[in-house]
Amino acid sequence: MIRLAANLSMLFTEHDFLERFAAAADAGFSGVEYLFPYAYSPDTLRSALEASGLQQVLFNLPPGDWEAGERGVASLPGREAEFRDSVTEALRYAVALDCPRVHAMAGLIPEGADESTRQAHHATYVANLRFAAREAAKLGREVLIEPINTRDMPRYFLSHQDQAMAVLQEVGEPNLRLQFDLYHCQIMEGDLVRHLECQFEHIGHIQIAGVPERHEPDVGEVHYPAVFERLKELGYVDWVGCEYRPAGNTRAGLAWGRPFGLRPE
Ligand SMILES: O=C(O)C(=O)CO
Repeated sequence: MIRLAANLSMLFTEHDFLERFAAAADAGFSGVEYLFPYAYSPDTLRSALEASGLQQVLFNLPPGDWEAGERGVASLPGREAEFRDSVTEALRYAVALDCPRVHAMAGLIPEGADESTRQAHHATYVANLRFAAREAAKLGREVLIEPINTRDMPRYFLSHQDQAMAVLQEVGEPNLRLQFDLYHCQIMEGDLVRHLECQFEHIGHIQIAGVPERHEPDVGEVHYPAVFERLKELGYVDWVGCEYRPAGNTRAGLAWGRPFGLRPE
């Protein structure tokens, strides 16, 4: 069955981070994801997971200098050593938190990049992802890549589904899989159900949000009941990450998730 994970980087932000685990469990979520665990020790996070009875389902590799605007280093020529270190650190946390998969953010392409620059980013990306997947495979983990819309993240290197599928094929490692964020796909391409059908065997994780405001899934232009129905027909039995900014009261905004076990007040 489809299980919902609360994205603690966006949900329950009225609480300090470590209190969000209990809030998510109280609301009926059975897993959590968030951007980065690195501000806390693995032991601290494992205690929060155990106390709340939640599973850790995803987090990101260290992204470079996030505050300075960097959004990952996986495709950045010259940052290969940093990327390899980020893989080691992320896998250390993944093992400690029993987290099955980690997301390698691609990074930004320079303003006005020419074709040779794009090719250099692509070659770096493929080589880095192959390394990451092989290291992760030694520990029974998956590495994910996610096309991200360029309205929210201008110049993000991976922005379309066909680009992601070409990278997955070129890297050729079975544990390198797709993080399919329906919010991003709707903004960039639409045609959600057909993309789900065509790419289904490569999907390692799904994320949802309303479009265009990135609020609750039932706020906006995407009719998620139809998407979930198709996912069930396709046999999707993994996690769906709820990566959205609540429009109002977090708990009241959970009514959409009642069919999946969420407990709105
Ligand atoms: O920005 C997003 O949608 C992400 O999932 C980053 O990991």
